Formats: sequence, structure tokens, C-alpha cells
Amino acid sequence: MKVVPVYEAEGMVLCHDITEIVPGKVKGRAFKKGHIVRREDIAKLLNLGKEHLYVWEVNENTLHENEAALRIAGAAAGSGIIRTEPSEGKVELKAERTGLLKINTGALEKINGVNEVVLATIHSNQLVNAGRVVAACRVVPLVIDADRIRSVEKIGRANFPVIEIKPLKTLKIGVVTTGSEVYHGRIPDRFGPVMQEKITGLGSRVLRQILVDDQVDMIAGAIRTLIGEGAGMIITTGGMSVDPDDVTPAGIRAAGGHVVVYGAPVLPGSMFMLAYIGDIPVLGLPGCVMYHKTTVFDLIAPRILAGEEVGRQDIIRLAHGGLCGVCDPCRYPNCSFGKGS
Ligand SMILES: Nc1nc2c(c(=O)[nH]1)N[C@H]1C(S)=C(S)[C@@H](COP(=O)(O)OP(=O)(O)OC[C@H]3O[C@@H](n4cnc5c(N)ncnc54)[C@H](O)[C@@H]3O)O[C@H]1N2
Ligand code: MOO
Repeated sequence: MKVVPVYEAEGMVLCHDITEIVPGKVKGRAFKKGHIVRREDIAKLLNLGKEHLYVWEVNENTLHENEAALRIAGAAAGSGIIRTEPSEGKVELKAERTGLLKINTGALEKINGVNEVVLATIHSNQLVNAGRVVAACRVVPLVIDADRIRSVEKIGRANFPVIEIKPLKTLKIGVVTTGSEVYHGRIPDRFGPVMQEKITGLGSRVLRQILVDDQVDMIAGAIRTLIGEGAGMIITTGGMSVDPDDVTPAGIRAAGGHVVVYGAPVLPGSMFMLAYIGDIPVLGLPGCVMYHKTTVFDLIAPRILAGEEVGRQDIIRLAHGGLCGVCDPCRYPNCSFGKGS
């Protein structure tokens, strides 16, 4: 690469994009990398403040910013990710499908520890729709030492994939709704419709909902019945806190549930229980999941549907970012809720 005065650049090849910004009107590429400068371009280039231009000169030890960005993206992207073409040296990584975004944050830090390399992402462990930009990368200079990009590729290989989208499984989900007031018909069930909407929104379906009284045996029996009918996940609703009639956790245990956590550092949803019966997850949902738009359920369910076995440490990590701001209207997922880990 060398620098030439713009008056002498006619017929020469531009080695980077040139950006035009007019506040409120334009921010975009005025000249593309590889463009052969024409006589009539010179006036415009001068208006963009370019009295001198870089023209291309590479060797085996240096990489152009576009090439470098493509290679960083290639080093980081796992399944379910597509790369855009470079624009002004930046390459974006987009979700190829709807699913759970996973970022290896340790590897992300290592990659950004390589001098002059930039790879920025949105938060890990969130549900993203196809087409969503989940990361973008570039290098700081116009040309970069090729060894730096080789280092990034080495980190990428050792930690592959740094970024991926895991598809969600389609499960038949059994719902056990506890509460004497609902079981005896004193009040209508309001939890079932909420779960129906949330479950179908995640691409799964409700196998069946069983209403039960606040009795340990009845709760355990309903859980076993639904597993016998082929449920791949069980959700119980209500009866999770401190009243004498709150016996749902005991019902989950009586059904054979191995408890991962009872209590999560997430509000709303602190009285949440996660247990497994064999490999079938059982989610004990407190009453707040029926009331609040976004709760612990929305943080945990996509991870389980993506095939992850959620452990105690995963739940503990939710504490940072686990306090919902209860905004009106709710802006989730465009907020800090659940984004700490
Ligand atoms: N002293 C304390 N009080 C509360 C605590 C606590 O730790 N100490 N925890 C609070 C938290 S957090 C939550 S969340 C709520 C409710 O938790 P539960 O899961 O035990 O909810 P329930 O007691 O079963 O019901 C509460 C409320 O919701 C109505 N409900 C429940 N299920 C249905 C349904 N299927 N359809 C319609 N309505 C339903 C129920 O009638 C009650 O009005 O506890 C806090 N309190
Ligand atoms: O924590 Mo309750 O389970 O927040 O509303």
C-alpha cells in the first residue's frame, strides 16, 4: 500500500472503502474498495476531504482490513451463523436460524486481547430470531500484521465454536396446575393460558394440563402420569412459596425429582425450582410467572429447549442482571434482565 496525491490517482485502485457522512441524511460508502479512480471522481474525493489516497500494496505479512475481518468472523462463527460481506472493514455475524445464542465469553476476551482486533457481541444465552446481528468484527488499522489474525484463528480453533445458535427442540410439555382455589373451581385457572402462549411461542406444545389440589401425592401422581404420556418436560404452576398449602416442591420431590435448585437469584421468579426426573426437566413455577410478562421462566426455558442441562452454577450466575426493572411497557429482551452472565 502506498499514498498518492488524489490528483495523481486517476486509474489507480482504491484499497479501502471511503465513507460519506452528512448529518441526518447519509452515512454510507461513497467509494468501494477496489474502485478504479476516474477523473470525474477527483472533485468528489476532495469534497470528502481526501487530498491523498491509499492505493493497494500487500504482501504475505500483511492483510487488508476486509480480509482480516472475514477471517476473524470465520474463526469465531459456529453453526447457525452467517457472515456478511465486509463493508468499511466490518463484517457482521447474523443468526441463520431462530435459536439460543451461545457466546464463549472466555474465548471472546482472548480474541479481543489480540492487539488491533475487535469482535463485539450481544449477550449470550438469549433467544434470537433468524437474521438478527449477534456480533460484528473488524481490525483497527487498514492493514494488519497477518500473525495477529493467525493468533485469532488459533484461539478460535481451541475454543470452537466461539459463537453459535443452538436450535430449540420441539417438546410435548406436561403442565400440572396446583391450588385448591382452582381445583375446586372457586376461581378460573389463569396460569394455563399464560403457559400455553409461552410454550407455543418457544415452538413446543402443551401435551396436557392437569389441575390438582394442594396435596403432595396428587401433584406427584399428575407429574408421573404426564411423563407416562410422553412429556419431554414438566411444568408445575403455583404453590411454590411459604404458606402451609405450598406443597408443590414436595410434590416434585415425591415424583422422583432430583432438585438442582429451589430458589433462584432472579426477581420475579425467586421461588423457582428446577429438578430432573431421569433426563426430564421439571420446572416449578411460582405464581409471579402468571402475573409478570418476563420472569425466570423466560431465562431458563430456552436453554433447556436448546438441549442444555442447566446446573446450579448456571442459575447462580443469573444473579448479575437477575433483577427485572418491571418497566412499563416491558422491553425484554432489550434490557439488562438476565444479561449478566
Ligand atoms: N411471606 C412470604 N410471602 C411470599 C413469599 C415469601 O417468600 N414469603 N414469596 C412470594 C413470591 S416470590 C411469590 S412468586 C408468591 C406466590 O408464590 P406461589 O407460587 O406460592 O403462588 P400461590 O401461593 O400458589 O398463589 C399466589 C396467588 O396466585 C393465584 N394463583 C395461583 N395459581 C393460579 C392459577 N392457576 N390460576 C389463577 N390464579 C392462580 C392464587 O390464587 C394466589 O392469589 O408468593 C409471595 N409471597
Ligand atoms: O420471586 Mo416470586 O417467585 O418473584 O415473584
